[in-house]
Amino acid sequence: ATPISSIDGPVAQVVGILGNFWEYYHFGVGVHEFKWQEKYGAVYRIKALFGEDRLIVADPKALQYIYQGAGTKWLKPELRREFGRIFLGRGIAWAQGDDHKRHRKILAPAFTNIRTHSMIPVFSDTAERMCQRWQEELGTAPLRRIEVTDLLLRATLDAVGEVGFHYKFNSLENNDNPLAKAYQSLLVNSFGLPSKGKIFAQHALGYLPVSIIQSLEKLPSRSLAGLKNVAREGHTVAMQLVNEKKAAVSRGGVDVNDDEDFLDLIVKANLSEHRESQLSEEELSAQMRHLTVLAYDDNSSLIDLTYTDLFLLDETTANSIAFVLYEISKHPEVQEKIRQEIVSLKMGIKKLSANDLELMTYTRAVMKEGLRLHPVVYGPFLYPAEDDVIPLSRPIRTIDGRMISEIPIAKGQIVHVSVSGYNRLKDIWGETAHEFHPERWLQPSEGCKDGSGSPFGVYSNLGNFVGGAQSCLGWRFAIYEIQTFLVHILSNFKLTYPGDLPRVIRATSGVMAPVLEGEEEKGKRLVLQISLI
Ligand code: HEM
Repeated sequence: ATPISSIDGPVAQVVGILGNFWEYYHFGVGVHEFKWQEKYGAVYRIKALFGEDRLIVADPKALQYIYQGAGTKWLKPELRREFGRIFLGRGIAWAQGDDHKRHRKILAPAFTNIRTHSMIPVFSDTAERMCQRWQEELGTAPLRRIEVTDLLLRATLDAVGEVGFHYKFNSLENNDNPLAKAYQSLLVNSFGLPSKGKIFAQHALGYLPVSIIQSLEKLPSRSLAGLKNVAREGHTVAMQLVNEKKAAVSRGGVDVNDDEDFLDLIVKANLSEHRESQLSEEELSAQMRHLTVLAYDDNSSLIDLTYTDLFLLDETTANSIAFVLYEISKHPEVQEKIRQEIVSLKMGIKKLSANDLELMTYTRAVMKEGLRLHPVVYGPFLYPAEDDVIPLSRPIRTIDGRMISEIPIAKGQIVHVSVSGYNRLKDIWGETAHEFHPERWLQPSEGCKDGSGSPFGVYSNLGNFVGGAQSCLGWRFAIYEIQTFLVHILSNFKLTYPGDLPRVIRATSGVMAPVLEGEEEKGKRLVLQISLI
C-alpha cells in the first residue's frame, strides 16, 4: 500500500513539530475536529508530531471493518499497551493476537451471564448513598452549587467493586481502604487542557522503542510512583480475592444460583478450560484490576507517560454520567418528563429492576442522546499489522481530484478512530447531529435520525462502546449503571446549569472529562445547582 499523503486534510495552525496535534488535543474534543469533518468528510488526514501523517476516520463502514480485525489484524500501538501493563498488568487491555482471543473467550461469558437482577440493587444503593452525600452538601439551603465529578467517580468505583467481586471500597464514605486511597490519590490529579510541552511529551514517547519505554518506567517519577502504588495495592487485593475464590469454587462452595459476581464467573470459566488455554493467576488478577481502574491522566511530568487513550472503567462511566447530567441541567422540561416515568414505576425506585429500566423509554432516549453527544472514549487509535484496504460507505475526493471508495493503507500506519466525529455524522444522525434531541430515539425523522442502518456500534449504533472483536465488554453494565444513577438523582433533585458559569469544555484527557472554560487549570469539574424536589 502507498502512503496516505493523497488524502486531503487541514494545514497545521502552528509551525513546528506538533503538527495538527496542537489543534486536536489542546482545545478540547471536537473543537477543530468538527470543522474538519464538515470540510473534508468522514475521513481525512492530519499531521502528528514530526510531520507524520495520521488518518482520522469516522466513516461507519470503515470503523466496522477496522474493529472486526481488532486484536489480530488491527493492533494497539505499543505505548498504549505498555501503559496498560504498568497500571493493570497483563490483562485484556494489554493482550494482543491469540492472547487477546484467550482473554476475551474467558471474560466475555462473565459479562453475558452476570445476573442483572443482582446488579441493579447495587447501583441503586450506591446512587442513593451518593445522593445522600449531595443532600449533606445542600444542608438546609434551598439550593446550592456543587461539584459533582468527585463523588460520581467514588460511586462508580464502589459499584464496580461490589458487582465485580463483592468488594466494598466504601470510597463514597471515604474509609481507609488502601486500594481506594491509592486510587483517590490518582483521581485528585487534575485534567486541564494539555500544553504544547505535554502534547509533545505524551506523543513523542510513541516514537521510542518499547525497550526504552520500559527503562523509563524505572526512573523516579512522582506520577509514575502513584501509578505503581495503585498497581501494587490492586495486585495485593486482587490476588487475595482470586485465591479465596478459587478455593471456594474447588470446594464447590459457590452457589451457582446465588448472586455470582464477575470473579465467580471468570474463575469458573477458567477452571473449565483446557489447561493450555487457562488464564494464570497473574492474568486473573490483571482482569480484576481492569475491572476496577479506568483511565488516568495527570498534568505533571513523566506520566505525561500516560497515554491519551489508556482507559479503564470507573472513569468512563462516571464521566459519561457527568456529561448526561450536564445536558439535562440545561433542559428542565427533559427532567420533568423523566420524573413522570419515575412516578409511573409500579414498584417505585426502591425496587428498580432491569425490566423497569428498559421500559423507561424516554429516560433511555435521554441517556442515549447524552452518550451520543459526549462519547468519553473519543478517539482510540490502532494500526494494521499488514498492508490493508479500508472500505468506505461514502467516497472521498483525494488531493489530486480522484473519487475513492476504499483506502489502501500501509502496515503500521496509525489510524485515529473518531468516535466523537462518528457520533455526529450528518449522514447517520441528520442535520441536527450536533444538537441534543432525545426525541430522535423515539420518533426519528429525516433531519433528526437515530443511527439505524449504520453497521457500527454494539449499542444502538453509538460509537461509544465501539464494535467487533475488541468492543467494550462492559457496555450493558455501564448502561444499567448510568440509567440507575439518572433515575435516583432526578427523583431526589432538580438540576440547573448556572447561567453565570463558564461553558464546559471537553478536555482531551485519557478519558474525555469536563472542565470549565477559563478555569482549565482547576482540572476536571462540573458544577451544577441542585435543589430538592
Ligand atoms: C460508559 C462507560 C464505558 C465506555 C464508554 C467504554 C468504552 C470502551 C471502549 C471504546 C472499548 C474498546 C477500546 C479499544 O478497542 O480501543 C472498551 C473495552 C473494554 N471495556 Fe469498556 N467502556 C465503558 C465501561 C466499561 C465497564 C463498566 C466495563 C466493565 C465492567 C468495561 C469493560 C471493558 C473491557 C473488559 C474492555 C476490553 C475488551 C477487549 O479488549 O476485548 N467497560 N470499552
